[in-house]
Amino acid sequence: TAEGFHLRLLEHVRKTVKPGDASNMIATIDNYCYTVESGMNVGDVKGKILDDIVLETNPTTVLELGTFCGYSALRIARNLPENSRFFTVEFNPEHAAVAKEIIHTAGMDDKIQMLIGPSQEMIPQFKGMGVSHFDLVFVDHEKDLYKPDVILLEKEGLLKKGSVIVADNVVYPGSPDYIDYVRNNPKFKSTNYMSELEYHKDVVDAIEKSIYIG
Ligand SMILES: O=c1[nH]cnc2c(O)cc(-c3ccc(F)cc3)c(-c3ccc(F)cc3)c12
Ligand SMILES: [Mg+2]
Repeated sequence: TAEGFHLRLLEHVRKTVKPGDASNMIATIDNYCYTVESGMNVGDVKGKILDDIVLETNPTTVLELGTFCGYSALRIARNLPENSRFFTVEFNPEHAAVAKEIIHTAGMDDKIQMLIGPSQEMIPQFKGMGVSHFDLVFVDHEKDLYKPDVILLEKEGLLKKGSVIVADNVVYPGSPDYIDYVRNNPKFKSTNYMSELEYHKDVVDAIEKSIYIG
């Protein structure tokens, strides 16, 4: 993904989007990524798989690791019940600034709480913020952090029986240590959803859903 994608996307969004409409924002970002340049958003094809898992789980407390421009945050927030709490963590301040504006323009400020900082430092703070556990976690940040962050979530007591972990990019670029960990761990029941890399029909990728059974 090219340097500065997030700034060029924001410029395009400012010129074209209909404010206050999350679905229009999602479609605008996908259109830009198909027609101008692709970014590392989960995209519309894997996004539909994510939507289905969120709707099936009906979570009230959700965590996303890896906000980037806010695309998947909008997809998730759009499908959450009224009284839910949704936190998204981004370590890159430039990406976070773009995500904040995109989320604000889409009218979803009151549904999404963004935290800026490294996931390893943010995760231990949730208990102190009144979060007992997460019903659903979307892991979509740095592939080398998937395994340590899920281990940390369990250590912090933030997973409970039935908690669902959804991981992007388990084929491309891939997170082999994470896949090995969840699939060989009796505490998780994992399912693989084969798909394609966002905006690249010709490249295989997949989403992994892992249910924590404790
Ligand atoms: O980093 C990512 N985080 C979360 N999701 C990602 C995603 O869905 C896709 C990609 C990706 C896109 C195009 C490509 F050719 C290679 C990889 C990346 C990524 C990984 C390492 C990189 F160096 C740069 C982009 C990420
Ligand atoms: Mg991804």
